[in-house]
Amino acid sequence: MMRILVMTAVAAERDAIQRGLGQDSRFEYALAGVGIAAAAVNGALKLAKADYDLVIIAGIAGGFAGQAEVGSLVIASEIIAADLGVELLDGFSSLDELGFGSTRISVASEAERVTAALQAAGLKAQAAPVLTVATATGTAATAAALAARVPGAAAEAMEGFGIATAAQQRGVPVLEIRAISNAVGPRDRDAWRIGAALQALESAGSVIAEVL
Ligand SMILES: O=C(O)c1cccc(C(=O)CC[C@H]2O[C@@H](n3cnc4c(=O)[nH]cnc43)[C@H](O)[C@@H]2O)c1
Repeated sequence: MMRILVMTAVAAERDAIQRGLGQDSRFEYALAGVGIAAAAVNGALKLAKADYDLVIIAGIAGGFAGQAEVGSLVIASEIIAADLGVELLDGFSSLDELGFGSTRISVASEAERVTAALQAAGLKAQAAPVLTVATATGTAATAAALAARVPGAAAEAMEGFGIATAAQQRGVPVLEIRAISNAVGPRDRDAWRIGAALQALESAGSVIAEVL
């Protein structure tokens, strides 16, 4: 039997995906906390305690304009630490470009099958790069800079790369599934549709339980 670790930043996200996945003993749950540092540490601690076959990072996220609308789902085709590098007077240089490592982590082969199953179930879902940022975007300028830095990026959140780094170091494949609660850009907390995003996450869970 597969042993699958599902990590979310907060309890509301865990509860939503757990409702969808249902009573299925293949899935175990852990909270990552908010942000890349907490997520990396909590991911590493959890992964050191047991052997998992797969890690699913799940939660809500910001969606890039024209790429992912509120209430839709983004399945990471790649998990990218989009602000890990140095700011330059005329741009940004990533850790990769500096020769200090990689800011990109590949996802499990199941990503394509999961995306297809979500679409077949009638959910609005797509596979695209998901960015991990240390600071949630709050201006149109930053949103545009990130979109230009990673063409095709559909979502940004704050934990994926941390958990994925811990998983990668233990050789465990990862999936990241994000439900869009808000647009990436000028901060407007009143416009966040957390309920719709959590509902999408729950719906995704019931499909994922069938397809994995
Ligand atoms: O207030 C609530 O009820 C509630 C329920 C579930 C989750 C939250 C969060 O605030 C989770 C924070 C979490 O969300 C990700 N996120 C969402 N939108 C963005 C964004 O535009 N940019 C970056 N991250 C975003 C992120 O992963 C945070 O950890 C509240």
